Amino acid sequence: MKIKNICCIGAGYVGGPTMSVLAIQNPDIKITVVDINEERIKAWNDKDLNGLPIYEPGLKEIVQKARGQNLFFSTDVEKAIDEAEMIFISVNTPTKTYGKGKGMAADLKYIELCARQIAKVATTDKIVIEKSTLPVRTAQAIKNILDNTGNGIKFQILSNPEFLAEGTAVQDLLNPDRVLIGGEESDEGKEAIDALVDIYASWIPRERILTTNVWSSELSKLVANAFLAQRVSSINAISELCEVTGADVDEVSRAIGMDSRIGPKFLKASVGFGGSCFQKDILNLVYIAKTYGLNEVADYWEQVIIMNDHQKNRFAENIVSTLYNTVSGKKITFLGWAFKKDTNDTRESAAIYVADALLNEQAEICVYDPKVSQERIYADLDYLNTRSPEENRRLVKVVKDPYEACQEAHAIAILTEWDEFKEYDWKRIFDSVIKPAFVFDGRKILNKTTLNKMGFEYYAIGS
Ligand SMILES: NC(=O)c1ccc[n+]([C@@H]2O[C@H](COP(=O)([O-])OP(=O)(O)OC[C@H]3O[C@@H](n4cnc5c(N)ncnc54)[C@H](O)[C@@H]3O)[C@@H](O)[C@H]2O)c1
Ligand SMILES: O=c1ccn([C@@H]2O[C@H](COP(=O)(O)OP(=O)(O)O[C@H]3O[C@H](CO)[C@@H](O)[C@H](O)[C@H]3O)[C@@H](O)[C@H]2O)c(=O)[nH]1
Repeated sequence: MKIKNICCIGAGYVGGPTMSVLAIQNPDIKITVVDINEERIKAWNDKDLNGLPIYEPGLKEIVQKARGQNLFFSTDVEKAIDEAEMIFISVNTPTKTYGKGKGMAADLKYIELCARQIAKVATTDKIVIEKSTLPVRTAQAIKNILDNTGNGIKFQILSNPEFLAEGTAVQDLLNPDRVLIGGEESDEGKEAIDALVDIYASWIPRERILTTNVWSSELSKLVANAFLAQRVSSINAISELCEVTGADVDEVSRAIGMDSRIGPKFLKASVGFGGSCFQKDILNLVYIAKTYGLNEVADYWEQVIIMNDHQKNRFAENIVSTLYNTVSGKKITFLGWAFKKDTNDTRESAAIYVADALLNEQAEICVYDPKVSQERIYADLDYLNTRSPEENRRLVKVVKDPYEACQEAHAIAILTEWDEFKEYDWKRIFDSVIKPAFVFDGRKILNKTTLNKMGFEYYAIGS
């Protein structure tokens, strides 16, 4: 089966970049990315491309090449569904904030809405693809909705989870470790799998395209994120031990990472992992295990989150205790707000929680981040509901110049590992801050010896 027309529902961090790369690699396929968020679609259609809704290195160039050729962004969801032979569902699946499973389970209301809309609109057979991260066995629910329309249309459901990481999305999409496709074991299922394999095979070697049953594919996505986050929590647990014993966590990471069975990646100690996926997906895994009565399995994975919360808290506590047990009325400068470098995404960023803890101690925070807007920072703090929006705006200032941000600061905290932070004129910063000059490096990116020589009191996670 040769696919000519694809629709992707959800023009977010996954839908946008994924479909852009799919489009440049498959110029013969028309791809329409749709969203109910008009502002987002308008931004994807921004003429000079500087207003694209997400920042990813290399994305602008790809959108420029494909948009208007075979890649389109639109709010006309129904038309795009009707025209497509293949529909990717790439909508958000956040943690539930209400009812059964509140704070743990994935909220599938957007997924169900998509399924119902496809069922309502479709007039021809479709392959429906789960691109969003979903609890294992969600395909069954989607199938039930689609198969009960009574209009005789046939649907095949595939699971094709996305493994891109933000900040490297384009590279990850162009050169993925693997692509995972789960489908039904029937003839129709195999035909649908083959159709999707063909699309990826236009740029990815076949041996990296893995096909499994639907449940393995759905579960593997949650498990991959759980394993990755577990490594970060493991090294973060060790970072605390390093701080009290005189060991250095980077040296420990290097020493263990050279064991080929352990491997060197994802062993960088930090102020805690953030991002929209790790916490949400582990909580989801924990919830699923609990649902099946597997309490030991649930407890085991929950510890990854507990450790991560501890890491954020202790970073904030260390700032307070080092600044003579009070930060009340003191200016603390945050370098970085994004959850990692090279992205403007701040979802679940450690910076939000560290800021909240310091604001509870009446600190005054000044933030500089090269890609995150002032509105985003205030929205993140307001969302916590810890204090009034007016109070957040009174206590937190956002500036566009790092040197201005650091001026007259009682302490500087590094929350994101942006490369530019390493290049700053730290002597100039030293001269402009209140003494003693404290730096709390939550990413361990600066050189302790150099900073000490300048006169800074430098504290880094894990040393
Ligand atoms: N962000 C990542 O790096 C990443 C990586 C891999 C997988 N995932 C998973 O992919 C999914 C999407 O994540 P995201 O970060 O792109 O989310 P996002 O919030 O950036 O984008 C989702 C988009 O879907 C739209 N939407 C919701 N319901 C809709 C509907 N009924 N019709 C049309 N549009 C609708 C929203 O308006 C939003 O723009 C999630 O399940 C996530 O776990 C995310
Ligand atoms: O050694 C490390 C590696 C990462 N992190 C932190 O962990 C978080 C997540 O980083 P990363 O995984 O690189 O970014 P994400 O965009 O969240 O990507 C993860 O989540 C995506 C969404 O499911 C998956 O697709 C990706 O494969 C998976 O890496 C960030 O706060 C990082 O700073 C560390 O602290 N130390």
